[in-house]
Amino acid sequence: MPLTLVIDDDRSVQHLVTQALKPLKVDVLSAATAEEGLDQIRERSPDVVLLDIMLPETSGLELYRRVFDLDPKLPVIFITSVSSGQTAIEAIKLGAYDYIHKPLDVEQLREKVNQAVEIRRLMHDPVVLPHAGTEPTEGDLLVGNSPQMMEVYKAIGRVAPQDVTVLIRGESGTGKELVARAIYQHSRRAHGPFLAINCAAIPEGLLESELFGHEKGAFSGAVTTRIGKFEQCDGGTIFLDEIGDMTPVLQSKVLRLLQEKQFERVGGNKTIKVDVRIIAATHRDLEKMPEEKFRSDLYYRLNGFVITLPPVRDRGDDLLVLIDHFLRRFNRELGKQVQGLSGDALKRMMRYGWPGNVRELQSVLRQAMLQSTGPVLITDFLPADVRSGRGRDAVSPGEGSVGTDLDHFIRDRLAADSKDLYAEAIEFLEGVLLRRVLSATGGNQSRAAEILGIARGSLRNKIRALGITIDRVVSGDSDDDTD
Ligand SMILES: Nc1ncnc2c1ncn2[C@@H]1O[C@H](COP(=O)(O)OP(=O)(O)OP(=O)(O)O)[C@@H](O)[C@H]1O
Repeated sequence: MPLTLVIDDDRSVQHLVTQALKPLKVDVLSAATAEEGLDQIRERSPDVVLLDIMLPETSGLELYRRVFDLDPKLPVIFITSVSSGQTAIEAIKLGAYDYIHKPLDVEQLREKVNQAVEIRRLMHDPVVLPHAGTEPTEGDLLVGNSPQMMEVYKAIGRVAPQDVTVLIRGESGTGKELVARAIYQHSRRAHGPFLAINCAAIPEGLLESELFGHEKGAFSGAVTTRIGKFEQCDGGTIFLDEIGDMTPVLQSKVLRLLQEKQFERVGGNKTIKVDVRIIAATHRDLEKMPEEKFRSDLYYRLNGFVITLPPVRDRGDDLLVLIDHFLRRFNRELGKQVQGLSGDALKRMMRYGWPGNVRELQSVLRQAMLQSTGPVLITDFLPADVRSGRGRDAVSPGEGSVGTDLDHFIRDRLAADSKDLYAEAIEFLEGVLLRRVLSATGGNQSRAAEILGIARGSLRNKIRALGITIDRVVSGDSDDDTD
């Protein structure tokens, strides 16, 4: 479980953070002084640090420099007061991950810690390219031996050390983020920061300021200056996921950054120079998008080095290799001893179209293994559309009964002697809820987030974590209804 360290001399803040982070799957450690905090970092290697900017006897910035020396890839979120805003800006310029004002807003705290945990994972967990017979003990292995995947590995090896922009293309769940991390980790910038921005998950009006920052007073609500991700990531690598969802105005700003390595903050006239490598990704056919949706000059600029990830249905026997890999991984993670799939289950999986690609495969196998009690996964444990081989059809709202399904699920997990049933059942229910709501909104994530009463970013994270494929919860193949 990820570990968060809070360094604050105020016990009530320590307590508040511990309570606030309880619902997240995050452990919390506390330290009241700088020295105690540094000891905890050395001994416990936390994944995220929350650091009071006004510690007695040490300045927060000074302590940040010492934390950075110990672990330059440790995301630090400063806890600040409005009066220490300028120091927070300095901290971000030095590379701190983010800051949060006192009094702490619990929802905001959870969101920032969640994002920091994710960024820690992206920077820290190695992505291993396949070498015959080796299975990494930590991190993620890129699996597959098909000729298409061999080309992908070769392309990663070729482009990683060159400091050029890369465009990664492929359907949802094909491994674009994994490839972006592999490029970063094998590049000369591997010791610098890596930040990932999902352009589709951030409301249009906020994305510009998220990426480029803004000056105080630039628009109503801009009460302080904000440092954007490009400035924060100076010397590092930025992953712009779903770049096809960016507005043309923003596209022109990114194009200028690529050409001239400079930009202005929103509402500012000072030109800021940065040295950032951009890795972009999209599931869209950028070349088929009209000019008013995607600028052709940016497309040609991005098109210099392209890596295309094939859909799982075109990878031939890689499906078997992926199944074998995930069976072994989930056996380890879930304490199971599943040896394989029944002939019929395998046949249906081979026939299925896997519109959600590797992420969907992973999710289907995990759910099936959670339900299984014996050494062989049988067809009954597969979801209805894999069993029927439908692939892209809608989940009919009338299909099955949540109550009965949950009941079966609980019964199976009790029989399997689960030690984590609370979390497993919540995950199961979340999956049902999200699928139903997304189906009702025709795949519109903004609308779904509104109905659910959660932030769009959280919804997006949950969709990813649960392996939900929008194409599958709405009828038809259209891209446009996915927001
Ligand atoms: N070749 C592979 N070998 C092993 N695991 C893989 C492979 N490709 C993808 N995965 C796993 O599948 C999941 C989805 O991958 P990833 O998030 O990189 O896809 P993506 O193309 O970025 O998806 P999206 O477009 O929806 O953001 C991740 O858990 C990733 O680790």
